[in-house]
Amino acid sequence: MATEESPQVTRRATRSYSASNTAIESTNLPESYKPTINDLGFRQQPLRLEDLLSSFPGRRSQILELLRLLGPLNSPMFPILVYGGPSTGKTSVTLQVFRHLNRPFIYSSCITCYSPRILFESILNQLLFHRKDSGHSYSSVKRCERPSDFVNYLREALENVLTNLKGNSGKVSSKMSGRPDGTMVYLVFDNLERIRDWDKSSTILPFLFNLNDILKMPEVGLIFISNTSPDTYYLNIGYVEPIPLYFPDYTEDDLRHIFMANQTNSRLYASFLDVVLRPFCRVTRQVDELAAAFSSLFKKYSEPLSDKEVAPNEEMKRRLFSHIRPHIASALNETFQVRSQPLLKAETNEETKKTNSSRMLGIREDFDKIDFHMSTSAKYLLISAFLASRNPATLDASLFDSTGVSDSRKRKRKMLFV
Ligand SMILES: Nc1ncnc2c1ncn2[C@@H]1O[C@H](COP(=O)(O)OP(=O)(O)OP(=O)(O)O)[C@@H](O)[C@H]1O
Repeated sequence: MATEESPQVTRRATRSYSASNTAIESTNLPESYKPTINDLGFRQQPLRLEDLLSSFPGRRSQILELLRLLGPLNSPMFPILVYGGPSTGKTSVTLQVFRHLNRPFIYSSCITCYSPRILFESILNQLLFHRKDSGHSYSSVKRCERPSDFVNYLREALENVLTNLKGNSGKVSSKMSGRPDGTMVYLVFDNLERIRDWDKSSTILPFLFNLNDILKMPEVGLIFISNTSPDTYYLNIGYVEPIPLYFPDYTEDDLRHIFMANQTNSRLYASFLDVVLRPFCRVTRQVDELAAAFSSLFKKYSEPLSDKEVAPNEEMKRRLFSHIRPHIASALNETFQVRSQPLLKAETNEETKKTNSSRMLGIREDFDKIDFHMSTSAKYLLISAFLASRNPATLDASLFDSTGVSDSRKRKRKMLFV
């Protein structure tokens, strides 16, 4: 991308929070930093609703629905399951919604928290304002492995936080003081699907889905984020299902808006997208993969231009297209990855029908059927090998032998390989 700043909320920005599981554990803070209740907020200027909506093209209805499900300030909520394919903006949207609302939340990713103990301790550290630092020999505030211990510690920690929040409410405007608003606290669990990889006892998922019932604390909101559909979780019913919120794959038009955001030379970038977006969309619709591919391709595309601010005319567009053409195929090949995780099953019937009919129209259908990765060149090689194996040796000889005929010796040898 031209500015390399679009999509606006970069993966680094969304994950700076998650990389260390929590702002409190962030390595950017000085050793002496003592976390407070303010660290349960987003720690950045709250976003206005218009800015939030314009930061995420193609996600308007999901943002509004998430806001509706979270409800007005201080209102209890049902647990929510935000789900959809990879890179559909689930994490960024959820975190930025909290930034907009300026409400207290903690965030734990089940990628970086890859065992029950690490997950539980990460949550407790955040709620108890504890930093893992050299002063504490990088230990957690509590050692906690069993769900039953976790529930006891969690309840205690939440009660402390809630008392703290209630003490704050009604004081000077929270916007001025940097304090989060309200007397609810939200727990966000990201990459829920990863729990199956590390929880061999299969107890943690049911436990988390039950947490709302176990805690019975209306001031606590639970948000689960997953890139697999609800169907993949609810086999052992025994808990109230969270309210699902689906993030569908982006359309080509959404992706155009996402990539056009913040471009310094929008006319030039639009002409670049005209050339690359369609073929790439057939291979992937993941924003991060496309961003990586487009970043270097756009540099190539604009290479021949001495003035990068120029608005290209038709002649220039043609010249730039022929310059970039050889690079597109190899970039496509590099980008090509088939989604290996199970296809999202919980699309509504209507959605399924819609997707199916749109897939009938595109090459994407072919990619969706393959469940392992194979580069395009390897596919051509396989097809060639298959065709070659169907040809009789005599036909090969008549096509490829310079004399146009094959002697019987050659034929005999070739027959051995057929
Ligand atoms: N609508 C959008 N507008 C701008 N940027 C977006 C949009 N959707 C996704 N992105 C960007 O794509 C990247 C991946 O987004 P994010 O991590 O939120 O997706 P995700 O659905 O949580 O992915 P995963 O399931 O892999 O965790 C981030 O850099 C994010 O800012």
